[in-house]
Amino acid sequence: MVNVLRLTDVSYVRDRRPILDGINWSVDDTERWVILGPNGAGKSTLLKLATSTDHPTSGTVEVLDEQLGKIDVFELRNRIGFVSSATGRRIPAGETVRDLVLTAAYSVEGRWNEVYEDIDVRQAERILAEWDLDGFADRTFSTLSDGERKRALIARAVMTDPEMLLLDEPSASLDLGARERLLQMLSGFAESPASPAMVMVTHHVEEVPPGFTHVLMLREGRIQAAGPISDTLTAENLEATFGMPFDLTVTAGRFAAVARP
Ligand SMILES: Nc1ncnc2c1ncn2[C@@H]1O[C@H](COP(=O)(O)OP(=O)(O)OP(=O)(O)O)[C@@H](O)[C@H]1O
Repeated sequence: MVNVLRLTDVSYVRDRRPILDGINWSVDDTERWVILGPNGAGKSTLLKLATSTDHPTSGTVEVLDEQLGKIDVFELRNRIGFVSSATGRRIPAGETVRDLVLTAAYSVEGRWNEVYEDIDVRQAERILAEWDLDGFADRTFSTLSDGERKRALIARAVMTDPEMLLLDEPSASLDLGARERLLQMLSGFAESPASPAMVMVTHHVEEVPPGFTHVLMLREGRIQAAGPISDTLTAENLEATFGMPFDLTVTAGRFAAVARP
């Protein structure tokens, strides 16, 4: 087991308001974490620290064994796969899905005059097939549905064999079928021992893919509970996190929560 992320006594303060407070959390390479919490809990801020796009106000953040503030974050970011709603907005309109995935090998968005090695082209084709995108390879990114776009962005993120894959609400805005399809693919990816450590932010227990191993529950910038999903994702912890009582059920590894009358 190799530690990929460690936050020690982390706080993040803006406008004198603690957005994250007293965070102690670590992730190793065999773990797949879900970060669950209500709007404004600090989930995306936590991912910003994990992707090294921001620094804590106090405490230490170690990413892939490097301490933020002491290393070249640009080099570090090449070792991290990250997908958020903002990622898709940076893709040039005419970019084909094949090039979207392939250009990750050069860390660029938008194909120019780069010459790609056969090994990169084969890797891109393999990943397109893995994420069920081979039929879309020649389509431009802008013509894809939201569900297809999410899969394409994840395919791009895994193209460089990242050591950690971070996903900020990957199933937000997807219809039921597209969501279920994406969750099945994330589940398969999470279950593979060859996959990197994963951290996925969501608002909904229904979106926890089987194969994810741990959950961190966040409320108002503080950790309410963190640990293996089997012991930690409970009705009591959901109530503490979302501030209302729920009936929680688990069917074939999938969770569902309904407010208690
Ligand atoms: N740079 C900043 N300056 C001021 N406030 C900020 C800043 N960044 C985040 N916040 C505030 O911190 C809180 C947490 O934001 P964050 O986006 O991390 O929450 P979240 O849990 O991801 O929310 P959501 O589920 O709605 O996306 C919010 O109230 C947000 O307005």
